[in-house]
Amino acid sequence: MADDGLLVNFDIPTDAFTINHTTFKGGHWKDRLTAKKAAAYGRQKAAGIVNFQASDRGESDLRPAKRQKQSEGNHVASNSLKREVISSLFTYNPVSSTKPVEKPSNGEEVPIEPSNAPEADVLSSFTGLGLSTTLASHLQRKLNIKAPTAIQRKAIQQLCADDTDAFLQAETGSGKTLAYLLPIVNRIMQISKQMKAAGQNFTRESGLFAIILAPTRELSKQISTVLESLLSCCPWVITSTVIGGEKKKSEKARLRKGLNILVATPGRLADHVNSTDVLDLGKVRWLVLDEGDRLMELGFEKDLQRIIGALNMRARKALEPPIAGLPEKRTTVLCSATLKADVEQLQSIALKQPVSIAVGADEAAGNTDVASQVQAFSAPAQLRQGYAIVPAKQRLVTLVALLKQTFKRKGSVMKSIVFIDAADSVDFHFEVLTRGASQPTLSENVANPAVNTKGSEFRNTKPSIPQGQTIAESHTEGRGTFSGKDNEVRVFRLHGSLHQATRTSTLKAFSDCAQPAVLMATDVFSRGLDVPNIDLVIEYDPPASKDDHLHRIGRTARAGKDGRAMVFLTPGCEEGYINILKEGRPRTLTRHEADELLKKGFSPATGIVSAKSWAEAATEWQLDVERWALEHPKHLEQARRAYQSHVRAYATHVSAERGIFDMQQLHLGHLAKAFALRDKPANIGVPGQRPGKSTTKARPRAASATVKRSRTDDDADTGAAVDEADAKRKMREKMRAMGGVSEFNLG
Ligand SMILES: Nc1ncnc2c1ncn2[C@@H]1O[C@H](COP(=O)(O)OP(=O)(O)OP(=O)(O)O)[C@@H](O)[C@H]1O
Repeated sequence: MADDGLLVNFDIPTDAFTINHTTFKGGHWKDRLTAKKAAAYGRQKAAGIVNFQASDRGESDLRPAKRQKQSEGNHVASNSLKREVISSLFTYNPVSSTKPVEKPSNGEEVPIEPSNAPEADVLSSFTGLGLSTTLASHLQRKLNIKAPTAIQRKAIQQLCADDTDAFLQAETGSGKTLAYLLPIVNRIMQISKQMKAAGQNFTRESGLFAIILAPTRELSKQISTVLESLLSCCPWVITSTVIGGEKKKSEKARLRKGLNILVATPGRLADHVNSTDVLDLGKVRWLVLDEGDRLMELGFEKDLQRIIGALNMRARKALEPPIAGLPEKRTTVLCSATLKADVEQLQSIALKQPVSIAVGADEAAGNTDVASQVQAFSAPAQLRQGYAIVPAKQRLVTLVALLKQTFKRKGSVMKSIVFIDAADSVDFHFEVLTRGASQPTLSENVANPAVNTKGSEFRNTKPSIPQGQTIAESHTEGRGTFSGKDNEVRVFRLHGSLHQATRTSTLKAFSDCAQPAVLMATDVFSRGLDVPNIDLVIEYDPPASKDDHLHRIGRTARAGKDGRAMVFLTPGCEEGYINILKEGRPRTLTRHEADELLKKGFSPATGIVSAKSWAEAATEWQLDVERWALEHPKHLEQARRAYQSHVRAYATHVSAERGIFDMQQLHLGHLAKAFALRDKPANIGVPGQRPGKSTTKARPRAASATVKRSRTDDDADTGAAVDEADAKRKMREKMRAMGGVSEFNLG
């Protein structure tokens, strides 16, 4: 620790560094001598000194020694001649403005009835709802799906019998995909039967009958996989995808061969509508807009208009010869867990007098009005929510403490997702959490899936990089440095700036990983993705909107399973977010303090044998990361980029929440420490941008935002509506404001 000039674990009077000679009393003589020497050294070097107590002292004892003024010439980075700031994790942190109102947990968890589980009622068998016995028994035998969920019961009944447009809204993880796919497959199977009865042959060339649109390629692929598993009971019905990421020529070839159900991203389909003559939309009778509100947020409105316009135009032409059993009109279904903001706009583009098929609190109360029903949404009841009040400086170290604690015991938690607001920041945190550990490459894992499940067997052979990938890109998996003693944890990273092949294989590797794993990801993976065994969602950066919050935490507690979620908030105005969390009416909302998490994560029992206290261990870990960043220019640059991207992203919270996530209240100096930076905020430049992108992605604003960035399927990362210039301006203002008195302008 000498190189940091820090003195830890000594009880030093608060004025120890403001007088010339300090008398140290009590304790062992050796400790007194070391403290004396260190104090003298500290005076000479004018170092930042931490005043930690033994771990058994109370929180109030942890108050800081007076911060030492830093004199010129000290903490000078040898290469840049810029002044370094080494601040303590435990000093000058703002104090929480809210009092815990929730009862402290006594450790016992009361069971909560899941709200998105399949119904136990025997009456709600699939055949009773209108599905054919072939499809129902296929569900039971091959897919192990025995009873429908509430939304499936309602949707199957409605969509099997009627051709009215519909809003489909239910909690995350409630089985909405099957809720719209099952009636469509059932009806297409009926058409094939009726065609046969009428002497017609049902083939892949009979026509394209259904289109499902989803905002991202990952989600489209997932839907396509579920659809394929359903269609294995009627292999004559053919499905395919057009989602980009491959040559348009091969997509065209597939369209030319003929297919009956198409899963697509809007941008790519709109492209084919314009340029692919063989794409015949005249027989399309079902159109599903999955994550409909997200499609609008991402700026796909024009693409949707083009697709729907083409569908309307071609539907007017009479079919020659007519197809037996084909409905007269098209049914459009709009589906999401949150259909609030864009519902009217979407309705005007896509739907005619829709019915609402919803499952939620208001629906249960008998509210049948479409407009008000679509505003009612909440998280699954069994999802245990929480928030952690963490000062900006302690964010990184608290995240690690939480992960250490979470994965301390084998089998307690299988998988976790950590949501981070910008691609650069995901990259940086991935490096921090896997630093020093051997880094198997994705290509190795993909090439040898058997190895993937046994972390200890990863070999360091020369990777074969998939075409179009850089070596840096292929490195998306590593061993978590926070792994438990007997519980190795794999860490993955994902964001929209990665090459598509990397995104696909990393998601698959995370999904298939049989050992505990953490995925660090941007919001591109918050919608719709269904990865088994996610037990914990950590919103390390708060979401850009409350809708995003519901989708993020909805990656856990799916189909009746348990799950936990925690959002990090800094003390001060961000605590206003607690009220927003309460709006979702969570059954449990537990408050956590940073000290409590640090204590659990960094107590000596977690394997840091040399540590005398959790505070010392936490400080050692933090300083180690800071040194690591300083010693490696690549990582330092990464940290700086991550920091700036985070600040930019912070400016893009929806306008209704900007009072809570207030740029003016953001302490840039403290924040820098959470990115392992010792620079003064004003000195943190961005040395070059992400190759191939003008800037790191920031998050989307609400649909009501006036500035929208048009997006393509290739670029569907964290959303549209990024007012980059506005964010930069705010940051500059903030930097200027920070030029006054601050912890980092001393000396
Ligand atoms: N009837 C059922 N019985 C058991 N499991 C089911 C049933 N229906 C769906 N599931 C499972 O529930 C999980 C969640 O389904 P799905 O992804 O369709 O949820 P969703 O409502 O679309 O969620 P989101 O809003 O997050 O997109 C999937 O793993 C699916 O296989």
